[in-house]
Amino acid sequence: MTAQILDGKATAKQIKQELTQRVAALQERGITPGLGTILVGDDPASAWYVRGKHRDCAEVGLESIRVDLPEQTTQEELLAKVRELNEDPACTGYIVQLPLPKHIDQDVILEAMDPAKDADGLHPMNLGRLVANVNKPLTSPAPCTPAGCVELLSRHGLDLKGKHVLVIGRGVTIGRPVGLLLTRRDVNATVTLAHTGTTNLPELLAQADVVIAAAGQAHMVKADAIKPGAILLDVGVSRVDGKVTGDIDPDAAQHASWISPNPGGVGPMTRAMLLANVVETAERQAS
Ligand SMILES: Nc1nc2c(c(=O)[nH]1)N[C@@H](CN(C=O)c1ccc(C(=O)N[C@@H](CCC(=O)O)C(=O)O)cc1)CN2
Repeated sequence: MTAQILDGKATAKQIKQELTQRVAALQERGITPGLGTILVGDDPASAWYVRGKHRDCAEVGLESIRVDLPEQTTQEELLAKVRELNEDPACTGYIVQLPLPKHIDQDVILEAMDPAKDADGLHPMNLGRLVANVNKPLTSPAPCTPAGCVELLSRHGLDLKGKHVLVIGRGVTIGRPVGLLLTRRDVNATVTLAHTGTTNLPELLAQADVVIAAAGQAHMVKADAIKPGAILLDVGVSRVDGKVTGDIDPDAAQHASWISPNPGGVGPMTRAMLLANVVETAERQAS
């Protein structure tokens, strides 16, 4: 068996084409949505992601506002920028690029954002809405990587109803919220959330219909560990000899039915879902 590819690059391209039309429709009504980014420090990967977000905005017709701050920025200085974007009418939504330098408390920053402008869906109010709302369509932004996983699967015609999904990793940007999205009634999957304290990972991997690996441990999911025919989403990122390396050993493709490559899978979907969150916010405000 060789797995079919969950092509994040092609799917993101299609989503961006759809968003371009929705942005044009907003512009016809005199509304030009704008995404803001705040980057603190000079981590090369973060800088690359932020540049990509601004390129994506230009591609679909969104305005963008870029705030780059030095590594030694204090928490108070960062909070002042957050408040500025909260008040800026040109900014429909914005993100604070993560991770932040160690001397800044990420939770304090995320909580200071206006939840109505939280383009990443990481404000506690928006995460809370995700917890509370199981049945109705979501009217608040969902975190981009988890939303990208769900969209990538559904746009490849994969129905997770009744499937056992094993999520590996309990981070607040991916592991925890992806479980909330997958257990909403419109997806109806059964989710197990594994983490570093899990003692029976081999047993769980052998049972799972779908594996979402978001641990950030290079090639930790081996070919012989998975259930034959499983669907594999490779989300974790490590850099091995300077190369982006996922959590899933590429040999696992021989035993899986579908696999998302890394790079080229969930990463491009994360970018597309950020744009979608901004467009949806603008559409909600306009209605
Ligand atoms: N505020 C946020 N910070 C971070 C998030 C996030 O969603 N919001 N996620 C990641 C970084 N990230 C976006 O910010 C991101 C990561 C990866 C990709 C991507 O397209 N990756 C490429 C490969 C890139 C490479 O070669 O280095 C791929 O998978 O094909 C996009 C966005 C952490 N921080």
